[in-house]
Amino acid sequence: MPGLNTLPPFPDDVPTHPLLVVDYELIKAGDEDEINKLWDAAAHLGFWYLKNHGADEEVAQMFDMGDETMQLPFEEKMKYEQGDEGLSCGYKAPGANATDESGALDTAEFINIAKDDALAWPGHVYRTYPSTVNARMELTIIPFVRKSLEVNRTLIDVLNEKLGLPNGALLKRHSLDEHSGSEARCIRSPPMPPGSPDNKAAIGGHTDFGSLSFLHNRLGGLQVMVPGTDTWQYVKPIPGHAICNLGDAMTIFSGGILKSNLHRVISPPKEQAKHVRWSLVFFTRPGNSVELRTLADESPLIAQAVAEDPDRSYQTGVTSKDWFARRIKNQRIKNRKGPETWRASRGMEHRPAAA
Ligand SMILES: O=C(O)CCC(=O)C(=O)O
Ligand SMILES: [Fe+2]
Repeated sequence: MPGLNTLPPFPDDVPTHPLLVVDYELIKAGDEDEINKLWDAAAHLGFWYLKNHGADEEVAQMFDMGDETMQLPFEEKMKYEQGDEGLSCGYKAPGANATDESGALDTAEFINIAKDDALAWPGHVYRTYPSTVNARMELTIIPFVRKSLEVNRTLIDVLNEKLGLPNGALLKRHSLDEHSGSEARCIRSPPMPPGSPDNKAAIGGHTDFGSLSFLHNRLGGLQVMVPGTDTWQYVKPIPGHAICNLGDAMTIFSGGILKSNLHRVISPPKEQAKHVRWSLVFFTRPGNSVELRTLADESPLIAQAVAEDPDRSYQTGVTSKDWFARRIKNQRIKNRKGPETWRASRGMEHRPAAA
C-alpha cells in the first residue's frame, strides 16, 4: 500500500475502545480459554482483534489492487458502478450513499468483488470488473477470498458449538456451493475537506448486514458506538491484527446472544487526518436462500434467551438475499425519497438491546 511505512502512528492521547485480542492459531488448536475469549467478545461488543490469521501477504496485495483500481479514470470506474437495484458488487463512487436520515453524503469509494465472481473466474456470476481487478484475480483476489472464507468459517463454526447448535448448523447456511452476498471490499477515503465537522462520516453509522466481517485497517477512523451509550469511540488499528465484527445475520440466528454493533468511519485523528485512508474487508454473508430467523428450535441456549425475552425471537420473514438488497438499495442516494428511505435501509441497529 502506498506510504505504509510513512504513515503517522495513531495518537496516544485520543480515547479508544479496547477490543479483546483473539489468537487464530489457538482457536484452530481448540484452546478452550481462547474459545471462551472469542465467545466473550462475540456476546458483548461483537468486535475483536484477530492475530495470527496468516493473511498479511494477501491483504497487502489487495491494497495494491485497490490502489491500482482507484487510480483508473473516474469514467472508467463508473462503467462498473454497483447501480441502484440492490446489487453491492462493483464500484461505489464517493457520495453514492447517504450516511444518515438527512441524506448527508458519504465520502468513501469502494471496489466490491463478489466471492461468487471470484470463485467463478474466468467466468462470472453477477458482473464484470475493471481491468485492474481482472489482472489480479488469480494471484491476489482469489487467494484473499479463499483465506478470508477459511478464517471466517472457522470462527463461525466455533460460535456454532458455543451456541449449542447442531454440528454444521451455521456452516450449512454459509455453504460454499450456494451463491451469497459474500464479498471483498477495498475502501479509499480521502482526507475530509477543510472545515468539515469533526464527526463528518466517510461511512455512516451501520451494523454489518451479513454474518462476519474480517477487516484490515492501517489508519484510525473506524469508531464503534459503546454499547449502552450514545458515545462513539475510535478503534485503534494494531499492525498485524485484523478486526473482526459480527453482522446482523448472527444476531438474528442467535436470538440476540451474539451482537452486531453499530460502527462508522470518520476522519482519522490528528496527524493521520492528512492521509488517504485505506481499508479492506471480507464480508461472509449467508447463502441467498437462507431464511433470516432465530434458530430457537435448534438450540436450548437460544430457546432460553427467547423464552426470557420474546422480543429476541427475530422472524424477519425474508431471505438473506432480500435483506441484503433492501439495505444496499435504500442507502443509495439516488433512491432517497426522504428520511424514511434511510430508515428502510436499517437492520438490527435499533432492536431491543439484549442483556
Ligand atoms: O473501513 C472501515 O474501517 C470499516 C468499513 C465498514 O464498516 C464497512 O465497509 O462495512
Ligand atoms: Fe461495517
